[in-house]
Amino acid sequence: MATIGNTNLNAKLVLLGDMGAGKSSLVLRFVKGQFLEFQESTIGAAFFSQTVAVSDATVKFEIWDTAGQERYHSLAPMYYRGAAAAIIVYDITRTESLERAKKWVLELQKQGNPNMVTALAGNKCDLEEKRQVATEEARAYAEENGLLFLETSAKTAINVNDIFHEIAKRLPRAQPAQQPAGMVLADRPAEQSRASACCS
Ligand SMILES: Nc1nc2c(ncn2[C@@H]2O[C@H](COP(=O)(O)OP(=O)(O)OP(=O)(O)O)[C@@H](O)[C@H]2O)c(=O)[nH]1
Repeated sequence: MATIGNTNLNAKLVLLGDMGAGKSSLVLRFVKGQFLEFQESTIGAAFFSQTVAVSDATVKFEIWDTAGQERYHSLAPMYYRGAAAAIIVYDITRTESLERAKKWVLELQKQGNPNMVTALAGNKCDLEEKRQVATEEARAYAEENGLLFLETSAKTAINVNDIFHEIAKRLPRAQPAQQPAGMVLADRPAEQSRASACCS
């Protein structure tokens, strides 16, 4: 969930989508400004963090990049549970990947946090000559389902920072009175003592 301390928010964000759609590549572009032509398939999930500034807040995204292979499907709830935001990624050159994305949308609608800010990313938009999914078709689907929608390219960086920025702008701003910063500080000594106890 998004939490607030002054104007600093921490927001857990999960990436979901078919294998090969470009989830890891989008994160690598956003976090490190890099792109790999032969990005390895994710095993289990990978964690990253990146901070963005929007007009009224600084948002630290805690990003879970999940594995798209079907055999890892059962792990996904661990990553989307409690998430403030999700990016569901499909590959504009593969119609099946949009079908898979729609299944993720349904799963989040049934089992995810109801206040989650969800975005649909039509990735690989640099491959216009291989396009199978029309922009307007995906946009209409996104509008019907209340999703933020952008076509992205991890390769050329088109719309990659933008999708994270748009999400950051839409995250609910928690009331400081409901989430006093003192609560967070009070948790820390207990965590430290647990950590030292386990190592002694
Ligand atoms: N042309 C192009 N290729 C891309 C883009 N994004 C990713 N790729 C390529 O697509 C392949 C798959 O990308 P990944 O980022 O591993 O995809 P993934 O969704 O994380 O895949 P899993 O980990 O198997 O779920 C890689 O070879 C990438 O280089 C893009 O925007 N444009």
